[in-house]
Amino acid sequence: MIRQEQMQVVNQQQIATNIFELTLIGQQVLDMKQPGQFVHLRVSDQMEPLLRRPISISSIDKETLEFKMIYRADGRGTTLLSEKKPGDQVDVLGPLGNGFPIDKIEAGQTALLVGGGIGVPPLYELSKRLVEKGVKPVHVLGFQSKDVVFYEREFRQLGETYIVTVDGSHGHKGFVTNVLETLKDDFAVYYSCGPTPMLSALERMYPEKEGYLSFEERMGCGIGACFACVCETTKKTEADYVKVCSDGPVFESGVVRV
Ligand SMILES: Cc1cc2nc3c(=O)[nH]c(=O)nc-3n(C[C@H](O)[C@H](O)[C@H](O)COP(=O)(O)OP(=O)(O)OC[C@H]3O[C@@H](n4cnc5c(N)ncnc54)[C@H](O)[C@@H]3O)c2cc1C
Ligand code: FES
Repeated sequence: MIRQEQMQVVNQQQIATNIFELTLIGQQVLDMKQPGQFVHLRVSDQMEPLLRRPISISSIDKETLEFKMIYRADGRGTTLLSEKKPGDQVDVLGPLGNGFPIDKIEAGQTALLVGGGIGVPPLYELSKRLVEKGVKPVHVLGFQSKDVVFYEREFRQLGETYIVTVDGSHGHKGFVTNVLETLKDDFAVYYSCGPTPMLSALERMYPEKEGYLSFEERMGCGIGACFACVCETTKKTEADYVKVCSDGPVFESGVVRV
């Protein structure tokens, strides 16, 4: 069920340069099902900014009714969000979208998880769920530079983890694809979230593999009503277009034209 709820800030902390981890509490957590789903946030009671901001759910705790998001404070909306303090309220519409399917992989198999920048957060809840299921995750996480790397320790606790930075200031130097070329491709399924050129490179690299990709598009309503987030499809599906907010944001590889 999708709810609009005033959720309370439990914690807000900066975890890297301009990167924040925000913990909220509320009933909506009970409806969060798949890793890779997102919430649509109103960051201010004022008229401006009017549009909600879509942010992925990065971890869920149904016992405490808390969930976390990790976001980059970049523009006006996310900067206002970063100013919220414990006890403040945030207007949250969610949970939205279809996330990563974990029923496509079995215990004992290996999953490859590839994240880029602010595409890394939803992979954390995904990896936790895969580990619970007995799947072995291999994480390849790309960032611009050392100062914006986050959750390295958390991912290492769950499985094999490779950190890549474009400028080489931490981990391997280059792009995630440079590390992927050196790894065995004995994984059963790959899952990814990050910039579209990275998703497109993965599709070219693993044409025979089953893969699930999470896309980012500018959004209006977030619930499939306004057509702001429409993407063209390929011949792999009968639909001429898909809506990232309600059909996605996660699609099987080869469905969205990249
Ligand atoms: C499904 C989904 C999940 C996302 N998850 C995360 C996440 O976990 N962490 C994170 O840091 N970011 C995430 N993003 C990107 C995030 O929504 C944008 O960074 C954010 O909306 C920018 O808002 P702003 O106020 O900083 O920028 P502004 O420049 O003030 O934004 C202006 C408008 O453009 C939209 N916009 C700007 N950049 C983007 C973008 N990259 N994607 C979509 N809309 C954009 C804004 O929503 C707003 O409507 C996600 C986007 C989508 C679609
Ligand atoms: S944001 Fe309105 S249809 Fe997707």
